[in-house]
Amino acid sequence: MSQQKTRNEIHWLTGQFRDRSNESKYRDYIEKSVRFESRFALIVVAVIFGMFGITDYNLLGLTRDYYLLLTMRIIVVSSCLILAFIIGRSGGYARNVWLHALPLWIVATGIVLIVPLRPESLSTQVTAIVVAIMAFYLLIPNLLTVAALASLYLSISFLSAAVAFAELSPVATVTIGLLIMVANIVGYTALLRIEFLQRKQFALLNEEREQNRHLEKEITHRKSLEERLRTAAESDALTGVDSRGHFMQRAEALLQRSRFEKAPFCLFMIDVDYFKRVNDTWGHTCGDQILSKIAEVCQHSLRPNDIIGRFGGEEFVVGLPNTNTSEAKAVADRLKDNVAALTLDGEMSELRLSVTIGIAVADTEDDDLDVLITRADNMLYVGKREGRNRVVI
Ligand SMILES: Nc1nc2c(ncn2[C@@H]2O[C@H](COP(=O)(O)OP(=O)(O)OP(=O)(O)O)[C@@H](O)[C@H]2O)c(=O)[nH]1
Repeated sequence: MSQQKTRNEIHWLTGQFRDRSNESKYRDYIEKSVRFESRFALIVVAVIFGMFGITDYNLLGLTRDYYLLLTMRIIVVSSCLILAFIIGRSGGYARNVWLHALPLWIVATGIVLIVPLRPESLSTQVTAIVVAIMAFYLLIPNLLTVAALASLYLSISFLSAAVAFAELSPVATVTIGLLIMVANIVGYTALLRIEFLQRKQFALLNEEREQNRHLEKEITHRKSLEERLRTAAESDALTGVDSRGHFMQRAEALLQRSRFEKAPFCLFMIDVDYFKRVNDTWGHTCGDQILSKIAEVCQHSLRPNDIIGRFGGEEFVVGLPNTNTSEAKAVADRLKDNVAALTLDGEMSELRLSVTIGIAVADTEDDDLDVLITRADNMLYVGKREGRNRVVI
C-alpha cells in the first residue's frame, strides 16, 4: 500500500508524478485526448494569429514592415498547422513532448517579432501577451513545465523587445513587467492545480482497477477452492466413485422419483472377497490400487443412470433406477464377471479377484433406503456364507 502511495506522489512544483513510469503511464493514458485538443487549439491559434494580418495592413499599408510581418505570420501560421497535423497523427505525449513544446515557442517568437515592427501598438500587444500567457497555461494542452518555460521565454523576450524598440519608460517597464508576472503566476497556479487534480483522479482510477483485479483473482480462487471442496466431499478420494454421504443423497432422490413414477428400484451391496488376504500378501498400497481398479470395473459395468458409491472399506453400493429384478440380476452378473476377468500387471498377474453381490428390490411404498441397504446387506452375507463370488437376491 505504501509502495503505491509513493508511486502516486505528485511533485508540488511540476504537478507531475515523482515516479517516472507512473508519469509515463499517465501521459499514455491522456495521449488520445491531448492529441485531439492540441490539434484543435493550434488550428484556432493559427487562425487568430493570421487574422491579425488585417490590422497590420490597416496600420502599415503595403509597406516593407507589413510584408515582413506578413511573412512572419505566414511562417507561424503554417508551422502551427503543420505541427497540428503531425501531433494529430503521431504526437506521443509521453515520448515526444518537444513536439508539443515547439508550437508554443514558434508562436511566442512570432508575437515578440511584432514589437519591433509595430512598436506604436504596444498597449494592444501587452493585452495580447497576457492572453497568450493564459492560453499557453490553460488552453493549449501541455505539461506545466513546458508551458511555464515557453511563457517565461515569451515574457522575458517581449519585455526586452519592448524596452529596446518601443522606448518604454522605467515606470511603464515595471508596470508591464508586473502585469506579465501576475499573468504567469495565475496561469502557473491554475495549471498546477489542474495537473494535480487530473493525476490524483488517474491514481484513484488505477487503485480502483488494481482492487478490482485483486477481487476478481480472489473470487476465482474461492470458486476453485469451493469446487475442490465440493468434489472432495462428494467423491471418494481413493476410488473416485461417490462418497457414502453423496451416494445416500442421490439414491434417496432416485428412490423417491421411482416411487412417484411407480417404477422399480434396486440396490446392490458389493463386497470384495478375501480382501484381507490381498492386503496381507501384497501390502496396503497394492490393496488400494486393486480397490480403485475394482471400482473402475464396477462403474464401467453399470448403465449411465445407475449410481455407485463406496460404502466403506472394500464394500461398494449401487443404486439402479427403473430396474426390475431380472434386469438387476443381469447387471450384477455382468459386474461380477467383469471383476473376475480383471487382470493385474506384474507380480499380481496371477491374482484372481471376485466379488459377492447382495441385491434388494424396492417392493412396497414403505421400503426406504435404510431398509433396502439392510436387505441387500443380508443377501450379501448369505452369498458370503454360500461360498462367495456370487449374486444373491
Ligand atoms: N488396502 C486397503 N484395504 C482396505 C481398505 N478398507 C478396508 N480394507 C481392508 O479390507 C479388509 C477387509 O477384510 P474382511 O472384512 O475380513 O473381509 P475379507 O478379507 O474381504 O473377507 P470376506 O469379505 O469375508 O470375503 C481388511 O483387511 C481391511 O483392512 C482400504 O481402503 N484399502
